[in-house]
Amino acid sequence: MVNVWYMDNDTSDQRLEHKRQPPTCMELAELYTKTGVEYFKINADDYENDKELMELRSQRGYNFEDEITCSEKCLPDYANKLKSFYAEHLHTDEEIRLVLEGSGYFDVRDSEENWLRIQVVKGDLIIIPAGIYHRFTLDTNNYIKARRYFVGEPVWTPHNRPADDMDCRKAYLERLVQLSA
Ligand SMILES: CSCCC(=O)/C(O)=C/O
Ligand SMILES: [Fe+2]
Repeated sequence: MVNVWYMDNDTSDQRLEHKRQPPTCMELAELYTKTGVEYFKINADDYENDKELMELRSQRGYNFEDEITCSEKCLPDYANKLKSFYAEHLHTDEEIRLVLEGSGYFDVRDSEENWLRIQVVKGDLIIIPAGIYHRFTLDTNNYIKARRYFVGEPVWTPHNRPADDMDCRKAYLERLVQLSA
């Protein structure tokens, strides 16, 4: 099961857990109503035949997919890429990632500007909504391999905060009001 917790304010190494003391964890149902982030468990060893993934792909129209490996060896321009992943940003489209190997953290803002840290490991499929401020970091294992899904021609562009005037941001905030009602 995926683990989610509120982060502390410590600015040391981003790859550490950064749990508050005492830890404040969150259930997936609450993560959804508070942020719109969705989570699915997939059989990463046979993802092409995973029923849940097949359904997601057809229901949501994911017609593009590729793979990204984040490690010093495999990711071109590694240091700069990791820096840009960890800068607070949003996208005009959902960010859909299925972890095949390794692990990492997706951090998302809740409506009160707190950081929620979502630990992802093999078999975790996470959908980060368009318009939510978020960031990604490797953990101390320094390795993750993930599949990326997209509807249509992929747009990976991160829009760094502040991006409050963007339509996708406004739409996200409106959706959040409905989700938490
Ligand atoms: C594990 S995928 C790497 C992170 C990424 O693709 C992204 O867009 C972060 O916001
Ligand atoms: Fe992103």
